Amino acid sequence: MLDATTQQVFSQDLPDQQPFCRIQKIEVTPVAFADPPLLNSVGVHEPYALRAIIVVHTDSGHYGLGETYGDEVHVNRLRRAAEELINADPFNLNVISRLVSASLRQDDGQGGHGTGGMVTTTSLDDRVLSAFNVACLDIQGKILGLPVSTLLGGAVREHVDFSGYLFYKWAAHPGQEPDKWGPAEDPAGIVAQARIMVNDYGFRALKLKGGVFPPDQEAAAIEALHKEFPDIPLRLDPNGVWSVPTAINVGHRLESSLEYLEDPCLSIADNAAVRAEISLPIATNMCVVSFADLPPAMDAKAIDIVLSDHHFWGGLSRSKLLSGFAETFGLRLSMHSNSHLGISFAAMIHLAAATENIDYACDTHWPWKRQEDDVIVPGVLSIQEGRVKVPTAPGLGIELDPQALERMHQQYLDSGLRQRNDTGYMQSIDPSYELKSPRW
Ligand SMILES: O=C([O-])C(=O)C[C@H](O)[C@@H](O)C(=O)[O-]
Ligand SMILES: [Mg+2]
Repeated sequence: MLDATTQQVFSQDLPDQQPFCRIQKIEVTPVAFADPPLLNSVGVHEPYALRAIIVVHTDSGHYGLGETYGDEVHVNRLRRAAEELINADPFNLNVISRLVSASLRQDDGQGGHGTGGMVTTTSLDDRVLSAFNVACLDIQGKILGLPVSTLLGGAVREHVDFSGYLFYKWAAHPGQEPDKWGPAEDPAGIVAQARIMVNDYGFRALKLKGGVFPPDQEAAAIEALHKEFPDIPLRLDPNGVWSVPTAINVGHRLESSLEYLEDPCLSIADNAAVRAEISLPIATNMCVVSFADLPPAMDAKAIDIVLSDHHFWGGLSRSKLLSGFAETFGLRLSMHSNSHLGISFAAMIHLAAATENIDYACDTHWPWKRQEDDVIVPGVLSIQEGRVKVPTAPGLGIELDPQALERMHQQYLDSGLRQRNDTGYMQSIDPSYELKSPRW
């Protein structure tokens, strides 16, 4: 509780301010939603993706929404943090941040990343803080009658551009009916998938999730996409499973067909070695995933672009700090996405709307989820012509559908899944599958 904990957490007294409202109750609910068999460098997506939904209630009768990873270890951390936040002022984001950190003091920091083993060195405090930061901003916006983008400094764009996120995939999960996307296990399959993305959503940038097949085949897929969509900027992301020589070879081969190459190698040093040899910009959401990674990456001249992600950069307020760093040190910003629902999508849209230098089309998994799988009232967020109109209603501009939340929590209970494990799922289908880094 704030008053008791404050004594331990703060070295000096808080200013004597009467808050407009206080946090009265926080619900943390894990949910699951159907996910296709999307292939990546660590295995394959399981039939359900997990998320945690945060609903923060105030004594003024308002509520705010946050969404984050649904791994059980993470959910337990969220619940511990939630206990600390009772009575806190949702307008004092600095205190919210300190209280979340205080709740994690005894934590060993292991597990609960929710990213299938792909991004594991993010800041624990920032990862747990994020959803609470978003929920508090949602509350502030609702009370003030202002959209979150205004609270973040003001929207500089009316629409946010997104990229069509292409995945190698199977036709179906074992034992299930094929989904509408069909299989994509070669360049022709990827081009067919891209046609659906471009026709249905109008995307004007495309990203291919690589690291699945030998690099020559993935380079051929990019060349096939470039031929089919000569005016659409393309990105390739093998999630760090290439060696330096492989990355340099592919980088040379794709110099004229890619907009940027994402995480060709895993470490800052290896990406720096690649960047020294190729002219393509290198983007990352793997070797720079917290503020502590920025100085060494800049020293090594390893990267040109950071894929921001408010889920692991401490929420929307700290993502604005990242934007200031990028502006100061000449980095560009794009945006990373995991499988997500509408609350995360709204938060991503407000952040990108209010951040001048997030000027690449952002990643989103949005098209991969079924429309009926969400916890918000539908209709506000939709991708048309590759972009989403920024909500202008107060807060995040979305509303919780409590029945949908209940249904999706039941889906979580029934799924039996308690942590994301792409590798384990792949090995249950192909026992010879091994994790390798680098793989090629
Ligand atoms: O590096 C990236 O862009 C990602 O990690 C995005 C997603 O996590 C994606 O690869 C996934 O979920 O398989
Ligand atoms: Mg990436």
